[in-house]
Amino acid sequence: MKILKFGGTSVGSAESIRQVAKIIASYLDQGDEIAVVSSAMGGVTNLLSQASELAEANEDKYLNITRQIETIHADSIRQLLDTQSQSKSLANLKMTINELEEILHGVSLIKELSVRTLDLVLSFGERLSVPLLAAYFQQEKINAIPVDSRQLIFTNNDFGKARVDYSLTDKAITDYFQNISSIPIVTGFIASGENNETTTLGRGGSDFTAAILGAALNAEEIELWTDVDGVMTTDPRIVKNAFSLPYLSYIEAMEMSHFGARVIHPPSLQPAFNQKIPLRIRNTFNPAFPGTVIGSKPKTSGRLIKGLSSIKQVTLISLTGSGMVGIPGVSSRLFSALAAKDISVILITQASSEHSICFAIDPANAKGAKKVIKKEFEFEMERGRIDEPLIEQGKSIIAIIGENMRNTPGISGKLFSALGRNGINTSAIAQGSSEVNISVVIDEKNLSKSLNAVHQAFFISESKTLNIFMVGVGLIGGTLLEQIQAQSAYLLNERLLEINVIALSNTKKMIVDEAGIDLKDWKEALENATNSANLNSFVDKMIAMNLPNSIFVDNTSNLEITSLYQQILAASISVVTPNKLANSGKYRDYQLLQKEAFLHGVKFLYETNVGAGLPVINTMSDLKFSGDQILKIEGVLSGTLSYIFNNFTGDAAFSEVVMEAKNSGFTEPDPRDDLNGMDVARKILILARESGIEMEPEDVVVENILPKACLEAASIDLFFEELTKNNDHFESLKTQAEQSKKKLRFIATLEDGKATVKLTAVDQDHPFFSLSGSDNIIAFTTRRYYDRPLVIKGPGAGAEVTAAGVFSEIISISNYLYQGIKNILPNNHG
Ligand SMILES: NC(=O)C1=CN([C@@H]2O[C@H](COP(=O)(O)OP(=O)(O)OC[C@H]3O[C@@H](n4cnc5c(N)ncnc54)[C@H](O)[C@@H]3O)[C@@H](O)[C@H]2O)C=CC1
Ligand SMILES: N[C@@H](CC=O)C(=O)O
Ligand code: NA
Repeated sequence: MKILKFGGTSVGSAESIRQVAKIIASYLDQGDEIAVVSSAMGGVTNLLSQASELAEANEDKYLNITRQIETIHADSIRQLLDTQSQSKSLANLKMTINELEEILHGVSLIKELSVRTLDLVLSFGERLSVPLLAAYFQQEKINAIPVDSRQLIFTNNDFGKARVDYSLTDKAITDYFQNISSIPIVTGFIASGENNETTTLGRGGSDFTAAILGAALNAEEIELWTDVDGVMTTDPRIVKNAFSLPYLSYIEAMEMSHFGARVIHPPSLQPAFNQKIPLRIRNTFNPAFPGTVIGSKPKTSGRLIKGLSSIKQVTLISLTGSGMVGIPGVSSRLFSALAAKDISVILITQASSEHSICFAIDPANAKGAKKVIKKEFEFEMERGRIDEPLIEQGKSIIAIIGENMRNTPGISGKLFSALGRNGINTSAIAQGSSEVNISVVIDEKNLSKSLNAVHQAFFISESKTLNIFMVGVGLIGGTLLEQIQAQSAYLLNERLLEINVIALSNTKKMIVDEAGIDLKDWKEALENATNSANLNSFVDKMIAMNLPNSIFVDNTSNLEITSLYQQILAASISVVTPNKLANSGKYRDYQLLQKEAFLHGVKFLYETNVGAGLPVINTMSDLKFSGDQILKIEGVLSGTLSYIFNNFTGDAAFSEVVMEAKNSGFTEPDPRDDLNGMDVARKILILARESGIEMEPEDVVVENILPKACLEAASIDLFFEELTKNNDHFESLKTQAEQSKKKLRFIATLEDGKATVKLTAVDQDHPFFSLSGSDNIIAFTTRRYYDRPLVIKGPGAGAEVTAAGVFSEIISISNYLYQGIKNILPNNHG
C-alpha cells in the first residue's frame, strides 16, 4: 500500500486535478495498491479563515467569500465533469455551501468565533475538494470513493491542533481498509474530536493525515505530492544552482526544515518516522522526476553535507559577566525564564570559559527576552556580576546539515574558509555533538553571499563562479575579455568554473549586470550603456553588490584607480592587475596593500607587472620562500625597448621602429614611459621590493635616452614629431655600437641594494646580446644559483601574453577559493 497525498497547489485548478488523475492512473496501471489524501483546493483554507473573521466582525462580506469559494469549485466541476454528472456535484456543492453559510451566519449573530467553530469552518475546504476529486476520478474510470477522515481519525478536543487518539484511530483505519475495494480519496487535515466535534490537525495537517494512515496501514511509502521537485540543497531563490536532493535521513530532514526548508513539517510526519516508513516528496507538475526520499537507512551518497539552511532574521543576545564563571544554574535560570515566557531559543553557544552565554531568538521576542533576563538576573546585575544583556539585531543563521559529516574532519574548515575568504564575519558558532548540523550566525546583509559561497564550496557538482569587475578595456582588457569568452566553455565543462563578468568600464561608460555580461557583444553593450564612467561609483556598486568570489581587474595605467585598491581589498574583494602604478609608488603604499590583502583573506596579484606573462614575480617569491637569497637581478625588462633595439638595425629610422612597437601593442599607453626608462624603473623597483628591499622610486637611478624636446611634447602625436626630428641622435648611438661589434640593450640591475637602469652596449659574450623580438630576459644570481644564474626569457610584452598572464591569475584565485577542486574531473562530481 502506498499513500499519495496531494497538497493545495496540486488540486488547485481543473488542470492540476487532471494531472493528479493521470498520476493516480499510472500507479493503478502498475498494479499498486493506493490510498489518496487531499488538501483543500489551493487558497481555500485561507478564504475560509478570512470569512470566519469577517463573520465574527459581523460583516456581510463573508458572503462574498463563500460565493468566491463556491465559484472556485463550481468552475472546476464544470471544466472537469460531463454535463450529466455536473448537476449532482453542483447540487451537493450548493448544499455544502449553504451549510457553511449557516454556520457563518451563526458566528455573525453572536459576534464570536470560538476555536471549535473555526475548526468546523476550516473543515469545509477538504469536504469540498474531496467529493469533487472523487467524482472526476470516477469519470476517468478510477474506482474512487470519497472518504471523510472524520470517520477514521479521532482526537481530543484541542481545537486547532488536536491530539490524535492512536488506539481508536488505528483501529478505525485498519477496520475500514479491510473491506474496501475502491480507491479511497481521504480528506486531509480534519478529524473527529470528543462528541463527534470536528477538529483539525494543525500546520502540515494533510501530511499528518497521510502519516497517520501510512503508519496504521504500515504503508510501503508515503508520497507527498507538491509543486517543487523535492527538498532542495538550499533556497533556490537565493542560490540559483540549488538542486533537489535524492535522499535525506529523517534527522537531516528535521534539521533542514528547522532551518528554513519549508517543504515538510516534521512534527506532522512523526508517525511515519516512528515506523520507519519512507517518505517521498514529489512534484505533481514534473511527475517524471523521482523527487526526494526521506528514510531511515543511512545512505552513503558520498555527499558530506546534504544541504544548507538558513533563518533570515534572528536576534543575538549575549549574557556576560564574571559572576557566571563556574557557577552552576545560570544557564538553567536563563533558559527556564525564557521558556516560561514562551520564548523559543534557536541556537545557543557558550565557550568553555563560561564567561558568557550567547543565544539567538526570533526578533519578535527580543524586547520580551531583554525584560525577562533583566528581571531574572536583577540581583547579579545590580552587583555588577552580570552585565546588561547585549542585543544584536540584523543577524541571520546559516547551517550546513548532513549525517555524513559526523566524524569527518575538515568540514568546519571548509565552511569557515568559504566564509572567511569572502570576508564574512561569524558572530556565533554552534555544533551539536551529534555533528549533524553546524550553525553560524552572520550579518543579515551577508546572507545571500554566504549561502552562495558555502553552497559552491560544498557541492562539487556545482559550478564554481568567479565574479569579475573590470576597469580598462583597451588592448589588454579587450584581449582578456576575448580570452575569457573563448575559454569559458572549456572552463565550465572541464573545471566547473564559471567566469561571470559582472561589470565593465572604459573612460566614458560603465555597465553593471548582476546576471553577467554577454561577452559576445560587450563592446556594443558598453557603447550603449546609460551610465557614465565613474570610478568611485563603480567601486561602491561592486562593494554594495556583495557577491561572493568577487575579483576586481584593473587593466588601465591609471593612478587614481590604484588609490581605490585598499578600499576594495578591505571589502574582501581580490585585485588582479597589470597596472604597475600601485606597486611602484611610495613603499608605504605598496606595503599597505600587501597587508590589506592578507588581513582580509583575499589576493592581490600582479605578476604581469614585470615581464608580462613571464613568471618573474612568482619565481622570485618561490626562491625567497624556499630560503634562497637573491644577490643580483639583471635584466632587459622592457618589451618595447627590446623590440626597438632588436629592430633598429636596418634602414628604418628610430621613430619608425618606435611606432612599430606601439602598433604591435608593446608600449605603454604613452610610449615615452618606455623610452624614458620609467617603465623599466618601475619594474626593477617592484622586483627590489619583492626581494625584500624597502626601496623608494627616487632611489632608482635612471639614465634617460630621450632628448628634452621629446619628453616635453604636449601629446603623443607631438612626441612622435619631435622624435622624428631627433632620429640622427639615435642613428649615431647605433653606429657607435655597431662599430665596436656591440648591441644596445636597456638593462636594469639590482645589486647591493642599488637599482640602476641604463642603455648599455653589450658585446657577443654577454648573455643579453642574442635577444630577439620583444623578448625580456631576467637573470637571478642567488645563493643557490651562484655560478650560473637562473634565467627567464621570452616575450615580455604584447596583448596575448599579457592578457593570458592576467587570466591565469584570475584562475589561480579560483583554486584558492575552492581548494582542491581543480583536480576533480566532471564525471566524478559528488
Ligand atoms: N601592453 C603590454 O604589453 C603590457 C601592458 N601592461 C599594463 O597593462 C595596462 C594596460 O595596458 P594596455 O592595454 O596596453 O593599454 P591601453 O592604453 O590599450 O589600455 C588601457 C585602457 O585603460 C583605459 N582607462 C584609463 N583610465 C581609465 C579609467 N579611469 N576608467 C576606465 N578605463 C580607463 C584607457 O582608456 C584604455 O582603453 C597598463 O597598466 C600597462 O602598463 C603590463 C604588461 C604588458
Ligand atoms: N610597455 C611595457 C609593457 C609591459 O610591461 C613593455 O614594453 O615592456
Ligand atoms: Na610576469
